[in-house]
Amino acid sequence: MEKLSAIQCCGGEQLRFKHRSHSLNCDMTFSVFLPQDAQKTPVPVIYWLSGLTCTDENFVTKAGAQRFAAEYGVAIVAPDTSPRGDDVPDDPNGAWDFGKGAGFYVNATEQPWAAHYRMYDYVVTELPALISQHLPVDTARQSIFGHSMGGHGALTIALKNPGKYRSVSAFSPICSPLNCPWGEKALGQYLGDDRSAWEDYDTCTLLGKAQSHLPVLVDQGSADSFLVEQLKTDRLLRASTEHQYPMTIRMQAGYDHSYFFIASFIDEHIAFHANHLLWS
Ligand SMILES: N[C@@H](CCC(=O)N[C@@H](CSC=O)C(=O)NCC(=O)O)C(=O)O
Repeated sequence: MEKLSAIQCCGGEQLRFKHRSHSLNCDMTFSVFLPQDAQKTPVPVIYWLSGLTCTDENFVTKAGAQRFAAEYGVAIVAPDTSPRGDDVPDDPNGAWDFGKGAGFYVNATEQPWAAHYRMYDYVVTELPALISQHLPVDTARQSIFGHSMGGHGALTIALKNPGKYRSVSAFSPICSPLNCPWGEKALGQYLGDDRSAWEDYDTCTLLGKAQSHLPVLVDQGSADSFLVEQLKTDRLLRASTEHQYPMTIRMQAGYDHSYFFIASFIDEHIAFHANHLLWS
C-alpha cells in the first residue's frame, strides 16, 4: 500500500492510498480520514460509498465530513466507485452511468466485466482487511453509508451481511435497481438477463429476506431531479412497511441530488453512526 498524500485536517489527517487490488485485478486508490484519537488507539470506521461518476475524492472535498468524524473520533474510508486502468473494460460509448465510475457495488458475472467489476467483494472483504492491517482502525466496529448508487451499495451490503455493520445510512439511494433505468442498464450487463440474479442486489427485495434488523437512516431531497425515475423512495417506504423492517426515511423539502444536500445533513449521519459505534 503506497501513501499518495497526507494532509492535516480538523486535528486529524486526510490520507490517500494506492494499492493493487486482488478482487478487482487493477490498481486502486482510496481515501481515509483519521481523527486525532487514532494516534492513541484504534478507532471505529465508517465506509462511504459514492455515486455514479465519482472517485474517492468527491466525498472528501465536498461533504465536509471531517469536522464531525474528528468530533466523534471515527475514521471514514472512501473507496473509488469502480475498477480503474487501461486494462479495465468500459462502456463502449463512454456513458457516465455504466462501466468506469459506475461499478454498482456488485460482483459481475458476465463477460467482459467479470474479471474486474467485483466492487462488492472489494468493499466487504478486501478493503477492511487491508486497512486493519495497515491503519489504526477497529474493524470490529464498522458502519456504512453512501449516496445514490453508493446509497444502494451501502444498504444492500449492510442487509446482505448481518452482524458486520452496526448501522447503515444513505442519501438519495437508488432504492430498487430492479425497477429503474440505471439499475436495469447496469445489472443487466454486469449480471446478465436473468432478473432473479439482480434480486440479490436490490434493497427492496433484500428487506423481505432479512432475519434481523439493523439501524437504518435514509435522507431524500424532495427537489431531486432523479427521484421519480431512478431513486423511487416510495418503493423503499412500501417495502419497509410491508416487511415490517423499521427504518427512518426523511423527505427533506427543497433539497436536490448534489453534495450540497449531503453537506447539509452529514453531521446527523455521522452522529447516527457514532451513536451505534461508540455507545451501543
Ligand atoms: N453527469 C451526470 C450527473 C451525475 C451525478 O449527478 N452524479 C452524482 C451521483 S448520481 C448517482 O449515483 C454525483 O455524486 N456526482 C458527483 C458530484 O461531485 O456531484 C449529469 O451530467 O447529469
